[in-house]
Amino acid sequence: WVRPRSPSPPTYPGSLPLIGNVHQMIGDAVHWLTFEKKLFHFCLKNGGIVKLLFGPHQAFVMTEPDECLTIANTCMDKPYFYSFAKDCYGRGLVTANESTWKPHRKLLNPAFNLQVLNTFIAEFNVQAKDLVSLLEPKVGKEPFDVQPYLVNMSLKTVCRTSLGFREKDQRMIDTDYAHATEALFLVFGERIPKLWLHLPQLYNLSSLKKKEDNFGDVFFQVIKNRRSELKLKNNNEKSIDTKSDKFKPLLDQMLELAENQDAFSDEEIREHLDTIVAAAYDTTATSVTYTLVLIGSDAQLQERIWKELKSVLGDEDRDVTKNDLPKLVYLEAVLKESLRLYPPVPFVARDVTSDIQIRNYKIPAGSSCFLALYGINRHPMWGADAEEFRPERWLDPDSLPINPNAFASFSIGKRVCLGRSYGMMAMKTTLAHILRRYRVFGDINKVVSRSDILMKPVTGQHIKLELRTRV
Ligand code: HEM
Repeated sequence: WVRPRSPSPPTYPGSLPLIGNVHQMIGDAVHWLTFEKKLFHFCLKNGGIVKLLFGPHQAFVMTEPDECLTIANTCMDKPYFYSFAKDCYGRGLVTANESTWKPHRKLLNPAFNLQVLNTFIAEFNVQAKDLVSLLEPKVGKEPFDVQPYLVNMSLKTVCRTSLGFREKDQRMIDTDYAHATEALFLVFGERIPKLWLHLPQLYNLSSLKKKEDNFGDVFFQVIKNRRSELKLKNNNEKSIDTKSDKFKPLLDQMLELAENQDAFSDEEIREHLDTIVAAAYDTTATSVTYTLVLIGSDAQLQERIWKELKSVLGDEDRDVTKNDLPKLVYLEAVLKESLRLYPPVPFVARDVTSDIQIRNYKIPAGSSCFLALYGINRHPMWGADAEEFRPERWLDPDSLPINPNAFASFSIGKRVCLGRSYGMMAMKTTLAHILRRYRVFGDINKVVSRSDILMKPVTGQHIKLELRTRV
């Protein structure tokens, strides 16, 4: 029973004295996601704000889009546990405090405008075609786990567009970087519910810290090499063509800003690049994995995509162009619906630095807010079929919620994902190449998901491929 109009929102059931809800969160990554989903559904059913207790620390879980927007734009800083990732990502946009974030976001926004992104499409095509070739040996064979292929491809793509990496540099980044990032995310995810490990003194003695250090070594080696490479590049390329509309990786754009406007230090550039690479590759790989399994679960839907691909791209095996992408309307609807139900980032969190009034509730300074993107995406404003995968809803604006923040997979407010258009373009290009060449078979009902900060399928979520006969 939940008391209405309480001065404090209802507390998530099961809270114990001193430890609060912490005991409910401890477990592996599958358990952690199950807990999150239960929490978000409880929040949706109980008025849209629920209090969660991490020992004495109060966190307010929220699923009302407008209230989430208020918090997102009023409380710009992230809570202290984002600082667990600060050794690696420092003042990168995801972890930066408002004072750094604001000027840096302003400087980086133009690096993600449509004109720049259009110059990346050739690279999206190169990587997608490589992937299609790599998948060839799997055709007609037993089901296999497609996610490592997608992780590898997304990582290559974002390294190329961010760092300008060529083949020879790529080898190290493929394996070491991806493993180190994944391991670090697992460490952060495991540390969050273990309250005692929030104390640096105890954390430094823990086995988790040893794990972080092991993978951290790989990570820092990659960073070290890259920093010297970066310095070399800086020395060699004193005059950069600022007017060129040719492919120009993000690193070059940041070097320009550093040189012309004294905008970033080397260390800041390193932190931004690491943040962007980490923010980009696993999210897009995960979304394409879910989308392929969803498409593989519905033969009719897959045929509709195939027909659209044929009518937009024709029968020849050509690249996807910037003009094709907006025409792939149904593919985009499928991708968005997949992102709605399976958002790779299920929630974002904010630090509350002064008291805020939400309805009749006081959200006190010193607490945190968890904006439940997963919950917002399944809000009743999506209709009675909010829990169903129905891409058609995206084709009819009247069947979509009026509230523009009801689709929250890329977060909401001023700190919305910087790479959302990049991600959509890259994912659509990848899916177009795969689905043009192969028929995919999967079963979304068999997918078990986990949360290691990102929500993703546990390994071994398999798809099967069949070669399409060209018409
Ligand atoms: C399916 C793909 C993606 C999803 C679902 C996604 C989702 C998100 C979300 C939810 C946030 C907010 C994180 C937070 O506040 O804690 C975020 C932030 C961010 N994302 Fe993405 N992202 C995706 C792809 C990308 C790509 C491809 C890039 C870059 C190429 C990127 C770069 C960033 C950056 C830099 C931020 C920090 C923004 C800021 O605070 O100013 N993301 N993303």
